[in-house]
Parts: sequence; structure tokens; C-alpha cells
Amino acid sequence: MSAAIELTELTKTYVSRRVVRRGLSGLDLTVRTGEVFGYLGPNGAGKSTTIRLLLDLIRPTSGGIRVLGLDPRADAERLHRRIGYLAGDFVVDGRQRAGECLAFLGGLRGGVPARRITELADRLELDLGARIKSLSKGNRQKVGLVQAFMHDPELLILDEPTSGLDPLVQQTFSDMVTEARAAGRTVFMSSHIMSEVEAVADRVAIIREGRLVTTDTVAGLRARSFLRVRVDFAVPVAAAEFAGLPGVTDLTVDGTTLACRVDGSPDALVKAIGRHTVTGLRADGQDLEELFHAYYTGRAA
Ligand SMILES: Nc1ncnc2c1ncn2[C@@H]1O[C@H](COP(=O)(O)OP(=O)(O)OP(=O)(O)O)[C@@H](O)[C@H]1O
Repeated sequence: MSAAIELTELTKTYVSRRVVRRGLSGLDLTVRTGEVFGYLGPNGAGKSTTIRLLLDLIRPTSGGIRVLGLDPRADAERLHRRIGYLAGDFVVDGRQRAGECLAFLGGLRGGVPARRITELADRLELDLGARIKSLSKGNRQKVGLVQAFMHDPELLILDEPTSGLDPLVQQTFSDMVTEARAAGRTVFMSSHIMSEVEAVADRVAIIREGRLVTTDTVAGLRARSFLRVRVDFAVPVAAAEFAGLPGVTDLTVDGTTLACRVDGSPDALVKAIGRHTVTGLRADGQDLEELFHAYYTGRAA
């Protein structure tokens, strides 16, 4: 399948008041056509920098960018018609009513049926008659979502789309993303919260300090997590019996108590434990959020 987004050795350096800041360093990334791609990283990681580069709102210091097979700079006009973009700092004229603003933006995209705008606004429970400046942050975000989705673009590029949305609206947003994928669209969305993209993303990339830390499927990331196991036996056991079992590390045996870490399947350990009388068992899983935090802080293996 062809790539919707292809970044090669992408570097962006900001220079302000003679201070050089590295926004992105040698980023290689491919987003396939038809996938939902979660782009994750802590504050200042370079997510918005990447997205602004995709839209040609800023220019790279070096490296290559292809979006829908085109050059964001040379083919900007053609590309913008095929993309739905929600900026992290989505701002529009606050004096306008939400409906007027969306009709205007629809016109700029070559015309969007009023019915389509109403349908999306109803789903998100957005009052089209309200003036934008009177709307809460979450409701303003809904205006941003409607304008990104309304022309049914091939590629949705969404910078922190769930910011300010309550859980019910987040669910509606997730449904809209899932439907867009079912219709063959590609979605590239940034977030700094794993749980927000976990449910909808096919693959995720984690960036930190402008560099790609890892790219994987959500299931693949989950498989990298591990268990901490503690077992109490009726009688003392020998460490040698458990050392070297597949996936078992950090093993300590203190009389009748065994503690260890298990990566991957716990099957071999469970079978070894089962040869003895067990009086207590505790297994704590590292969830995806913890694994993600380890990547954020650079402590992941
Ligand atoms: N216009 C700018 N001038 C100077 N430095 C900038 C500029 N924009 C971004 N940076 C720097 O580039 C780095 C990446 O910033 P970026 O906004 O892309 O991160 P982010 O992952 O989107 O963060 P957040 O989640 O806080 O929005 C940061 O160190 C930031 O200070």
C-alpha cells in the first residue's frame, strides 16, 4: 500500500535570539494509506513542529516530506483541498456564529453541503447559532473538528484533537475517526495521552526531544509490557529451579517467597510454580500508560 505521509531524515532547527533549538532531528516516518496513526510525545517533543511541516506552515531545515505523494511546498494548493487539518491552537474570528464560520470555511474548500455541517454539529452537540467567542474551549474545539471532517478529506491531520473534549464527545470523535478509516481515509493525530489514541490507532509513534523513540502497533506495544510476580510457597524453594526460565529476570528467592519479572508469556513460570504448594500469588502488570511513561522519560529498554 502506498504511503500517505513519508518523512525522511526530517530536521527542523529554530533559531530565536541567536539561541538554536532543535525542533526535530533526523525523523524517518511512514504513515500508510488507510491507517489511523497516533503521534505521541510529551510537551515540547516536536509533534506540532512535524504537523506544521506537513502543512507547509513552516519549512524544514533539511530532509524530505511527501504528503499524498506530493510536495507540501510545491503542491500546497492541491494538497490542502485533500487534507482536513485541525491546528493545536485552532483560532477563528470570534464574532462569527459557528454556523457562519463553518459555511465560510466550507466555501473555501470548494463548497460543503449545509446538511453535512448540520449532521456533524448534531453528532458533536455543537450549537451552530452560537457566537464563537461565547463558546467554551471544548465547544470551540468541536468547531475545529467539524471543519476538519466536513469535506470528507482523504487525509486528516489532527493536532491534539481531543484537547478540551469531555469523555462523551471524545467517544463521538473516536467513532468519527473509525468511520473515516472504514471509508478508506488516513488519519494522523497527535496526543500526549496514550489512552486517547489506544482505542482508535492502528499504529503509534512515540517521539521525545525531536527524535523518534519507537513505532509499533498498539498490540505490539502492549506485548512489550511485563509482569512483576510474587509467590509465597508452603515450604522453601530453590532459586535454581526458576532461574533461566523463559522471560524470567530479576529473580530473588527468600525462603518461601519468590519475586521476579516476566517478559512475554508467563507460561513456563506458572508451570514451575505449579509443582509446589502455593499459599499466595500476586502479579502486577505494567499497563500501556506506564510503558508509555517509561518511553517519555527515556527509561524504557
Ligand atoms: N517558533 C518557535 N521558535 C523557537 N522554538 C520553537 C518554536 N516552535 C517550537 N519550538 C521548540 O521546538 C520544540 C518542539 O516544539 P513543538 O511545539 O513541536 O512540541 P509539541 O510536541 O507539539 O509540544 P506540545 O505538546 O507542548 O504542543 C520545543 O523545544 C519548542 O520549544
